[in-house]
Amino acid sequence: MSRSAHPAGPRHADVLPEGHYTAPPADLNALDPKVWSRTVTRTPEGAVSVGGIDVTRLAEEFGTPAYFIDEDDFRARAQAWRTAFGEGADVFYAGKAFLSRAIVRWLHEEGLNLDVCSGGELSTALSAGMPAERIAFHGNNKSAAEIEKAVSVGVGHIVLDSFQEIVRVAHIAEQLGKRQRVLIRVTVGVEAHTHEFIATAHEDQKFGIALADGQAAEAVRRALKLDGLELVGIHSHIGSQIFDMAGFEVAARRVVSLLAEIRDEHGVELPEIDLGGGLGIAYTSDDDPREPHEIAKALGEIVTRECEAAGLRTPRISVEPGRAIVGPTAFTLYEVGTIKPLDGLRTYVSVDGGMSDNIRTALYDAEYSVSLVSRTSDADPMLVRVVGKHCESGDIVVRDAFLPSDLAPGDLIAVPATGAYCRSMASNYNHALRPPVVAVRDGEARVIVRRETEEDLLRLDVG
Ligand SMILES: Cc1ncc(COP(=O)(O)O)c(C=O)c1O
Ligand SMILES: N[C@@H](CCCC[NH3+])C(=O)O
Repeated sequence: MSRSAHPAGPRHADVLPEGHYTAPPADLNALDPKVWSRTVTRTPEGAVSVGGIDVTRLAEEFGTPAYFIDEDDFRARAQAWRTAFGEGADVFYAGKAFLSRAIVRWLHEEGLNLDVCSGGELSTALSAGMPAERIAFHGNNKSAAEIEKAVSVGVGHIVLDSFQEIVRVAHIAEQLGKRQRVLIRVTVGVEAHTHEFIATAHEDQKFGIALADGQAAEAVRRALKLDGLELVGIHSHIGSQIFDMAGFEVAARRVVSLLAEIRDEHGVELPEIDLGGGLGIAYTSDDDPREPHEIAKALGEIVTRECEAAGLRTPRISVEPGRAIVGPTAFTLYEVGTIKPLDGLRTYVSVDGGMSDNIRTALYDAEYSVSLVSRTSDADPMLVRVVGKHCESGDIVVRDAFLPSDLAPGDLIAVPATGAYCRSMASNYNHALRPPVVAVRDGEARVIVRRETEEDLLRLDVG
């Protein structure tokens, strides 16, 4: 997994340990716009600011650790996806990446739809005013109660994930006197180039119904016979944090050929295809993500071409980006607590959070970058591992990075690109209190998810 290892600054001059690092950046004070949200900048005094507010002020007011989300950046990214796909397509933000009522309102205002995958996400969406018909409900094992709620509130789509679910949703819809619009999720047999745990289109996994050996065609046959279902399309999601468009192109091609098979067998042209989410973002300066307009163009062209070749009307395309919208818009702010230099090896920098607010490094060996944000420094770079305060040696936030060698307890450091799958996967391990999410815009900061308190934890523990 290691990228290139280069000699670092004078403190680690000769041999560097195994790791993921590249050379230290030429200027440790610089903020790479690839990994920081749009309104992040350094103030003349040297601290970093977001939405016009200095992080030292944010830390005083909201404490650390905390996630700060750049509202303008979120809205701009959502809008870029919307505009790139245009009126003939739908963009469903994947709520699993991070969902709160403010996020739902922003999405609604920017004209996006929403993908939810649990009753909890559905309640959040509805309670913040997302119209039910703009919601798609996912999941490989939706409970009867979840299906009942989704059907009765009138969600736009339920994405069927298994043979059992075809029958379950049809039965519940019939009992409620409804006909539910559904898609069938298929696995197209693509190996997405991402971490094994976040690849979802190869066949040996829990999601979806395989295209191979005719299973998806059989699922379509069954769904078309049931009165409670209105089958409107096919869904495919190949994985997450993907940079290479080739996997999406193969998926699109295979989904369109299923549409052609369906037309030939049943005389029905399904009007929709959903190609899922999964577009990668820059976690470090080495990552080069695609822009929404490139993705829209590539997917639109391939679907149109394949449909023309098969003599099909081009279906309405949906996509479900989560990480690509919210990921780059937030950073986590930490205070440095202890510093442990290991001569010739690396320096461990312990912060006041850890794997409870960012499990991705431990879970996927994810890479992040980190910067000193409460001041600038001209000190030499030192190789660091940023770790949390949990009772676990795998409690690593940033595996390998460079920070200035005059770093001291009390300094604030920030990890960018933590908007996706950090707060949403946060835990209470060691009875940690999950950090707040603070939205910052035009010189104003406002808590959109408050910090947990010890009282919250005690309230759950009913003795
Ligand atoms: C069905 C589905 N849609 C959309 C997404 C969102 O993925 P990402 O956040 O990588 O765009 C996921 C998660 O991988 C998913 O499972
Ligand atoms: N949670 C994962 C991605 C899985 C997305 C949901 N299918 C991550 O942090 O990268």
